[in-house]
Amino acid sequence: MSSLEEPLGFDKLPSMSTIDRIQRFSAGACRPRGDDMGMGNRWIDGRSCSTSNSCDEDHEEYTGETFPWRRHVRDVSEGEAFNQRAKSLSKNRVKRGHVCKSRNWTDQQYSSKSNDRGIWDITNKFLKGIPKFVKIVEVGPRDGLQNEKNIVPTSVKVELIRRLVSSGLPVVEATSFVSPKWVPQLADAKDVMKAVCDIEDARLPVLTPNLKGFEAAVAAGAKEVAVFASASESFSKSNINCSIEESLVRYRAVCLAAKQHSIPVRGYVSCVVGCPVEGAIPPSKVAYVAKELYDMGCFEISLGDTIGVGTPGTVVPMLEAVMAVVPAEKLAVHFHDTYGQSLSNILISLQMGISAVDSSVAGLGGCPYAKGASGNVATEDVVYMLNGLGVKTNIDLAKLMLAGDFIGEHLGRRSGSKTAVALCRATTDASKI
Ligand SMILES: CC(C)(COP(=O)([O-])OP(=O)([O-])OC[C@H]1O[C@@H](n2cnc3c(N)ncnc32)[C@H](O)[C@@H]1OP(=O)([O-])[O-])[C@@H](O)C(=O)NCCC(=O)NCCSC(=O)C[C@@](C)(O)CC(=O)[O-]
Repeated sequence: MSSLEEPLGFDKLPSMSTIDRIQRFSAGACRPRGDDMGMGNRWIDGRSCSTSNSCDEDHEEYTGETFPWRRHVRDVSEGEAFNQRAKSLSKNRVKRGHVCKSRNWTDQQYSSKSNDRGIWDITNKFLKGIPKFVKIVEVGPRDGLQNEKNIVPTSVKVELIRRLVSSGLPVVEATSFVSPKWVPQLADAKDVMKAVCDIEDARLPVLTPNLKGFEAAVAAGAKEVAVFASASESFSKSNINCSIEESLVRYRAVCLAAKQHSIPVRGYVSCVVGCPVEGAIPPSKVAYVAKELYDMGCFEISLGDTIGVGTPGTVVPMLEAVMAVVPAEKLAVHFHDTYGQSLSNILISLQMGISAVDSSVAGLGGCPYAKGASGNVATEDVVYMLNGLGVKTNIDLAKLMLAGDFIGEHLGRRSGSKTAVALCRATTDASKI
């Protein structure tokens, strides 16, 4: 790929298979169990799923997450997350005699929960592989704010994290313990972490590129970290100033130290579809790096389309290659929305058995070392889609939107979430009626 304008297609990647092969990756074939949804606890209980996608079918609903170093069960009530704004809008309309029957939000919620048997059968045919619960990993305070021109004050970052946690997000990536010369936007990592490390209701991982970062993160109170490798040699050099192999050596050292502290480590692979310098990245390279991270002890591997060039046509073969070496329930997807492909990429990933999705409130984000890449898919848009699919997230969309409003006001920018903009407009329109 010579430029971002040229989408990557099937013909550009080696040894691809067809989309109809996704059938064999149905979520039902290897769905994480309720007590192991968030992380594998691989060091603690030695549980490991085979790579053959042969786990037992499990229809239990997700109710909580266990942690390796302390048991922590989130008890979130059913509380339909569609949103309170929609409810109040609906109430307003009823009061004023303007009920629109075909768009009764509170009753139908644009979801797949229709009573019509025929429609349900058809829906089931296309959506049956999709997991019942999806864990959303919010990366806005880190991936989002690392790319802002103006440095956001520490107090605003802390308030944003608190608001995101209160919306029900189970994981909020808080900051990065990287070199302040490389990423000045997150130079206050220590202060941010110290201010939020008392938060109990969510996990707050931080990025650590080496042992120095890991030690600083632990000293500041971090209880979970993430390392970030790349499937592109060029991107590895521009992002972390070392080759892929050198980065893996560093990350092994981080994993070893983390194991001694019983600190879970998440692993990222960047440029899983394309690289701004090298163009198309072969799925085998992504699979290699993902497996290395998994083997060194990362409980989950997040696959990042750093520059947002992926489409289902390239995401499917990439996932297929990775899933041949790392179990689906240990994988997450991380899409940037440069070409507006994120939701379709997420949907196809869910159909292939992935149940963890990274996203960023208000679509904040980008990577300072990937010019031209836009923000992550907006968390609000992911939650809206999942609500529509009847997939649980335990996230309150209204509260999430308020967190998005909060950071948007601070940045002086309209939200990058289509859902937030549309629901906000609908509420404004209703108030004029
Ligand atoms: C990896 C390094 C540190 C190597 O940076 P380097 O310059 O090669 O490091 P070095 O070992 O030569 O040390 C140079 C200086 O940095 C210091 N240093 C060394 N390590 C640290 C540290 N941890 N924290 C604070 N300071 C550190 C070190 O102490 C020394 O200080 P000096 O003696 O000159 O005063 C640098 O390249 C770096 O910080 N890179 C970070 C890049 C980054 O954060 N990129 C964005 C995140 S990745 C991403 O967004 C992709 C992802 C994850 O979202 C997935 C996706 O979207 O696909």
